[in-house]
Amino acid sequence: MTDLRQAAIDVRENAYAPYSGFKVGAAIRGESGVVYRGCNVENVAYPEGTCAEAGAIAAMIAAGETSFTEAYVVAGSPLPVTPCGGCRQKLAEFGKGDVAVTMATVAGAEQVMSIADLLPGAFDPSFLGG
Ligand SMILES: O=c1ccn([C@H]2C[C@H](O)[C@@H](CO)O2)c(=O)[nH]1
Ligand SMILES: [Zn+2]
Repeated sequence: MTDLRQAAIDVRENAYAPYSGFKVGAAIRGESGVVYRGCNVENVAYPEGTCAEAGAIAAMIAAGETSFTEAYVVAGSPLPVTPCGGCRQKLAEFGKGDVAVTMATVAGAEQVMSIADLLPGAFDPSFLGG
């Protein structure tokens, strides 16, 4: 098992998902090589819940890094979990170049897509120029 998959599997155990029962773990490798982890954190006020990918990105930013080279997301679903729309935009903000996102099941199935494929036509800083 790769270190990234192991990190995602491990942090998924800490997911707080009493409402959906759907635990997700995410791990990203910062450009420095350090691996950052995140899990979903739900709330009784449902829209306040946060995704595993967002948690991993927040951990990276808190540690002082701003880009990652690889991402891995794992869930207990029968098919590999695909990031929600909001997370695709978050991943696009910090993914370095054409970063691969591996989506996986606990059982071991994997699907790999680039961030560009996950979010074609992403809103990016070039639009801010007016
Ligand atoms: O890529 C995904 C998809 C879903 N979830 C979470 C959000 C919610 O807590 C639960 C069910 O949607 O799974 C993630 O963390 N990442
Ligand atoms: Zn999400």
